[in-house]
Amino acid sequence: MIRRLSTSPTLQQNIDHRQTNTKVTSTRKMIENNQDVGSWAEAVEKETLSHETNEDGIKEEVGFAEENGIRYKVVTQFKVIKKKVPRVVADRKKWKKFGMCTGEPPGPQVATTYVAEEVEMQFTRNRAGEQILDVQEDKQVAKASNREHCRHCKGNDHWSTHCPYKQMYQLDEEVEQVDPEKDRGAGLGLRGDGRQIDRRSDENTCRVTNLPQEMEENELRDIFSRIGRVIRVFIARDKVTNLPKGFAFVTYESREDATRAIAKLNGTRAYHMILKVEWTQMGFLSILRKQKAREKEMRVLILGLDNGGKTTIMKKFLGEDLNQIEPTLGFDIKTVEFKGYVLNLWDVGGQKSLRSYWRNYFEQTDALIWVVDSGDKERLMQCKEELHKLLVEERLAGATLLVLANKHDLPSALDVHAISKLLDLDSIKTHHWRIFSCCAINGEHLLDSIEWLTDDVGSRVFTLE
Ligand SMILES: Nc1nc2c(ncn2[C@@H]2O[C@H](COP(=O)(O)OP(=O)(O)OP(=O)(O)O)[C@@H](O)[C@H]2O)c(=O)[nH]1
Ligand SMILES: [Mg+2]
Repeated sequence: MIRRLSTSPTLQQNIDHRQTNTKVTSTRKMIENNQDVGSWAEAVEKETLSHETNEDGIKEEVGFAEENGIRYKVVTQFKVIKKKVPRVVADRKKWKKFGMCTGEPPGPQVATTYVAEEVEMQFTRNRAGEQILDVQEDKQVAKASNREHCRHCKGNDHWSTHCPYKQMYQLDEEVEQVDPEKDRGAGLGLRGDGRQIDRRSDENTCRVTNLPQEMEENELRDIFSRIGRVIRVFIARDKVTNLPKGFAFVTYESREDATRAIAKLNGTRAYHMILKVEWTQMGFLSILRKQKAREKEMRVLILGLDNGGKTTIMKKFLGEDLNQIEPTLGFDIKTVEFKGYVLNLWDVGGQKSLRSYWRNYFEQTDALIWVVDSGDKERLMQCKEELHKLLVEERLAGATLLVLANKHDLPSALDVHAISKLLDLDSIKTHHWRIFSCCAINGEHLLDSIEWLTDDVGSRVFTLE
């Protein structure tokens, strides 16, 4: 009789390549044997000798075990894989063993070491980690949509590094990073009375080109302040050398002042240069809107507690097989055309440990689909709390909210009114929202709900052109 005790998938680590190490995974079989030890011990000895590592890298070791008076022959199969790990990791193998393993040879031993679970490492999002994740993200996006996906303009036909709009997006980011101290109040984006103004507003902003290298912000501010109240001056500088790039943006409190500045200051002399002052070209938001309007592209984020049915909903919507669904440990993105729009659907894992990563997906979200398991009454309070936490997120402000009360087919499922009440949806005033009950398994109400979502986003975002 053969009983399988465990299988052990590969232990995965994110590693850099420095030193060769050997990693062992094992499949353990216990073979019950009622014959006397002497008779099969000999066979075991032969087996041990004959079981060298074979061509596939499989190695077998044989041992004995006794349980409830029954003796077992234990055959352990190893898959020997050579893997490069950092030196410190390799060095660990040489550490002296202690406790009950004192004196044992280095490396994993069958009797005491049991690698049972696949471990995926999630790095802290420091700057370097962020870059790693961004690259992974880009790759996953490209893989999923079979097209390249740009982080700046969200275009699907090029990488972020080759984005034709990259400079403009970066510029906007730089504008966002104006040092408040340096700008002494004006640059804070505050009016005299302390009210916040829209720092990205292009309306009152002039673009100044042919700027002499010598010109400092104070000097530029002085020149433009002669016309009217300047609330922000930004000289573009090279990130590495910090040298001026030859252009700047000046934002006035009123559009009238900006108009006068263009009329009066365009063509005037500053040092050896003739200044060019004109209306700023498209800023970040306007580029984005135009870009989106042209492509009719929407970014839809699918969130909710784990096991709610997010992945099932996405797969059903895309007409994919529902038999292969597993809990989502990272995210998945799919691009699909629906009613004349290109929907980028982001399905992000809902397990508690993953929820802190949700915020990494908020940027430029047009719609949020919040998936609820209608049968999971115990977790509806948690579900409500998580949803309301999202609704105060600045980066989700204005996003259309579609609540899907999923698993409607379950006999224990609460109806849509009860769920709406328990989630306190009526209190939501900051987002357009609608709740639908649905069943991801048979697709009931899925199309209606996503049609409502696209119509709602469409009427908000694409009416600009
Ligand atoms: N009865 C029923 N079961 C469903 C429905 N939708 C999803 N399920 C089941 O619910 C389980 C979880 O579905 P998933 O799609 O993996 O859930 P998820 O929200 O993506 O979960 P995470 O990825 O862990 O966040 C699966 O077993 C699905 O088959 C539904 O409408 N009815
Ligand atoms: Mg999932």
